[in-house]
Amino acid sequence: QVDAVVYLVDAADRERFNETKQELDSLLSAEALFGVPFLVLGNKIDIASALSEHELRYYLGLEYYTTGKGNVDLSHNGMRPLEIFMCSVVRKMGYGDGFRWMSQYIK
Ligand SMILES: Nc1nc2c(ncn2[C@@H]2O[C@H](COP(=O)(O)OP(=O)(O)OP(=O)(O)O)[C@@H](O)[C@H]2O)c(=O)[nH]1
Repeated sequence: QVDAVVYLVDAADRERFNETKQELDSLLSAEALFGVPFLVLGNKIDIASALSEHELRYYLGLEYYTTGKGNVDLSHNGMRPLEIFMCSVVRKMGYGDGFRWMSQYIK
């Protein structure tokens, strides 16, 4: 049983966005993960050329699939919790908000 998926993307590696989009799409459509919350972390924002959150959302094709960062009750509309948070693992920033967001959807 999978409680949640954390998908870490290198937001500074522009050459591999197609690959990461394909991998993400295949996970999102996997039957075994139906309804499972997805936290997408856009890492390496300390690098100046890294994509912004807006750009990453666009490149990953998630514009209509992210569900909101606040305390959003999704229990009645059947949507899979999915959000993007930007972070820098080396600078120890950003991912905490993502994990806190995700924790509200883990039963
Ligand atoms: N600048 C920066 N570097 C990071 C960050 N997080 C991890 N790294 C560095 O990234 C390196 C890991 O390389 P990656 O290429 O991202 O790792 P990977 O996904 O295992 O390898 P690939 O599949 O080849 O991309 C290590 O040297 C880490 O120190 C970050 O937030 N900022």
